[in-house]
This record gives sequence, structure tokens and C-alpha cells, in this order.
Amino acid sequence: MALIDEEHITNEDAFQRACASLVGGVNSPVRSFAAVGGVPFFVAGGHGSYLTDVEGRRYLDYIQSYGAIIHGHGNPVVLSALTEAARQGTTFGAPTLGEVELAEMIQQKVSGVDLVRLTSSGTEATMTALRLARGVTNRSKIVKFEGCYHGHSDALLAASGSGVASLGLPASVGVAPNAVADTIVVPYNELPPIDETVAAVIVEPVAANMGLVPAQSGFLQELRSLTEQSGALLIFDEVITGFRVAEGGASALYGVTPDLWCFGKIIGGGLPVGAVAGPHHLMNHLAPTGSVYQAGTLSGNPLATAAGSAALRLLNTASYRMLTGRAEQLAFGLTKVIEEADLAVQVQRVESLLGIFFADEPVTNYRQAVASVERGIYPYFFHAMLKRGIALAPGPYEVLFPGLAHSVDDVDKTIDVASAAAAEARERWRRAG
Ligand SMILES: Cc1ncc(COP(=O)(O)O)c(C=O)c1O
Ligand SMILES: N[C@H](C=O)CCC(=O)O
Repeated sequence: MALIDEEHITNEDAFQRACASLVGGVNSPVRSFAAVGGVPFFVAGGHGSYLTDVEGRRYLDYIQSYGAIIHGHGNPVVLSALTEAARQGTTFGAPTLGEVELAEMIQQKVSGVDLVRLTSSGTEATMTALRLARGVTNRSKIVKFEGCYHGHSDALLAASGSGVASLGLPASVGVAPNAVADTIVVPYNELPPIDETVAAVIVEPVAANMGLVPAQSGFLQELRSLTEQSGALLIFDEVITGFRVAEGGASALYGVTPDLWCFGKIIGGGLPVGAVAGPHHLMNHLAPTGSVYQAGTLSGNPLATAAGSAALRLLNTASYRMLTGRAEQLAFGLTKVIEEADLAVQVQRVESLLGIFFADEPVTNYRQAVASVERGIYPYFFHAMLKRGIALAPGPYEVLFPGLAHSVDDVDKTIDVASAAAAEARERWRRAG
């Protein structure tokens, strides 16, 4: 029986109720508002660029399910593909043509991808890519970059961005020392030493879990050469960048072909999904053709593949032109009004991905990102925006996802609101001082 009258429920009520049955009231830590203070709003529904909470308040949404959504909430084409698929059944534990269609679409859009293995999350995709790299190279060490987030598998939690960074957690709690003994952590945008023990270098080609930190000119190209020389595999974690920064993802944008790709988010059209992809000679090492084991009861789920294929089918050159145009407008406007409010700001952007650092200088690595976050302005700005109806992510290391449902008017409204919000945030931050 419901404990609360759902017609008159407040976010506060919903959170209290959630805390009695869900750890911290949420199912993923960044949603909890722990990094910004206060109580999370509970979503009743989403339409296009907007969310509505259980109190009936509307928010212009820049979270967009952390990038799982690119066409806006409830896109009719995606919804109709999903409902049509659901009518045929929800999961079978046997292959379906829907899985093939999604894999073919990934092959077509990403140059260098011959084969795909679908998973149910980005975490599974990166975990599988590491296992595959170790299996193929017969080496054990993995290089990852500080502040990059590759999901929550043990080996990759080291020096992780996103919620681990926002909550200031030591990533080692609950992780056996052995599990990270072979993980080498190096600063983003610096070339790591790679010897003959390194199986793979995994990187977010645009770092989007420590705020938005672009790869500096030549960084990805140099990583490509270094890994080639040493026999280590280069893994692009494109769970965020895939099909977002360009139709062919970051590898197309930068003209760098990794050995393996990890995808997620957009390829599920808002449903749980992930994928590892790469050339035949590597991917065929996965079972059943090879001996690197990987599996999943719900992998290639018919609903997720139907929604994902529909979402990908809708994307074309014009979509990316529009996305980038909106993001440029947003970045320019935010920079202007926040600076006018007398706050130092760097709105960093790669195509349609952008992040806000309250910093004097451009941020190029995790340490600089932390220094900017530690100034403590973001929570004030976040709340000043939220109370005016603009939802940014409740964590300073997350990014903004303007999507195809965000109109020019939405962006203009955001900039107007940001002007007042920045002035309020500055005052409250100085007073707290
Ligand atoms: C770059 C990147 N890799 C991997 C993941 C893990 O994906 P998931 O949350 O679907 O497990 C995420 C997001 O969570 C991500 O942003
Ligand atoms: N930054 C994370 C992934 O991109 C946010 C998603 C989550 O952890 O809930």
C-alpha cells in the first residue's frame, strides 16, 4: 500500500519514502544531490527538452539521462519502435533480428567496426573490453586516465570521475588491492609510459566525467602511435561521445581509429544497453568464436535494440549541425552572462557536449578540474538555476547534454536565467565565504 497520497506528494515526501527502501533514496549516487545539497526532485515524466516532477514543476532538462537521450524525452519515433517491439515480447534468451539491425547500424556509422557485442550497460562494455584486451595480448596492465569514468567495475574505479569524484570517495573501499594492482593511473592529456606489460590504454576521447575536458591537439593521435609501437590496445570509451560528437563518434571527429570501442547510452534510445566493438581479428576472441568469456541474460534485449536502432536511424548530418549550433549558442551565452556576474568561468565545449568550470584558466586535466570544483561555486549556481526551472546535473563533474529537442528559445531562456542565477550564486558564495 502506498505510504503517501500520490496526488499531493512533494519531492521531500518522495525522497523520505525512497530512503526507506532504496540506499540513499536513489539507484545511482550522482542523482542523490549529495554533491550540491538538498533533496532531489522526483521525475513524474519527460517530454522533449522538459521534465516534470511529482509536484508538477517543469524543468528545462540538460541532464537528458546523462546522455542516454539525444532526441528529447518521449520521442514519438523511438516510442513507437519500442512499443511495437514490446508487443512481440520483452526478452527471449534467443537471438533476434533487432540485435543484428542495431549492430549493423553501428558498423555502418563507425568506420573500423567489423563486429559488435551488445551488453546491458556501459560498465559491462568497458569491463569486457579490458578482459578482451588482456586475453588477446596476454598482458595484464591497464592504463587509465585520472578523472575519466568507465563505469564501476573494480579495475576501473581508480581515480575515477563522475559520482566518485563528486562524493569525494576513495575508490578503493570494497575493491581488493589485487583488482587495481594492474591499473596504472596517469594524468589526462599527458602521454603515459607504455611498456610490454600493458594490455590496453583506455580513454574517454573527450573527457566528460570530470566536467568537460577536451583532448588537447595531438593527444589522441600520439596515444595511437604509442600503443601501436608497444603492442598495447587502444580502447576508446565512447559511452558518452559515441553518436553524440559526430555521426561516427569521437574516432571520426578526431580521425583516430582505436582497436576497440565501448558504446552505451544513445545506442539504447533510453533503455539499458552497452556495446564493445572492433575489428574481426580482435572481436573474434570473444566466446563463442574465441575463448574470452562474456555473456548476459538480457544482452541485446529486444526493447533496447528497437529503441536504440530507432534513435540511431534518426541521426544524420543535419542533426549534428543543429546540435553543435545549439551548444555554441549556449556556451557563448553562458560565458557572457556568468562573466558579467563577475565570476571567472570556463565553459568548455566539444561539439554538443559542454561543461561549466568556475575557473580563471581553461581546465586540461583532473587536478585542475578538482581545484575549480573546490572553489565551491557550482552548488550555488546549480540551485539558483534549478529554482528558476533549469535542471543541470546535481554534480560538478557532470556535463550538459543539449539535445535535438532543445530549441533556440530553450537556449535563450537558459541564458537569461543563468544571468540572474550567476548573480545570486556569486552573492551567496561570497557571503558563505
Ligand atoms: C564514459 C563512460 N563510460 C562508461 C560508463 C558506464 O556506463 P553505465 O552507467 O551504462 O554502466 C559511463 C556512464 O555511466 C560513462 O560516462
Ligand atoms: N557520469 C555518469 C555517466 O556518464 C552519470 C551516470 C550515473 O552514474 O548515474
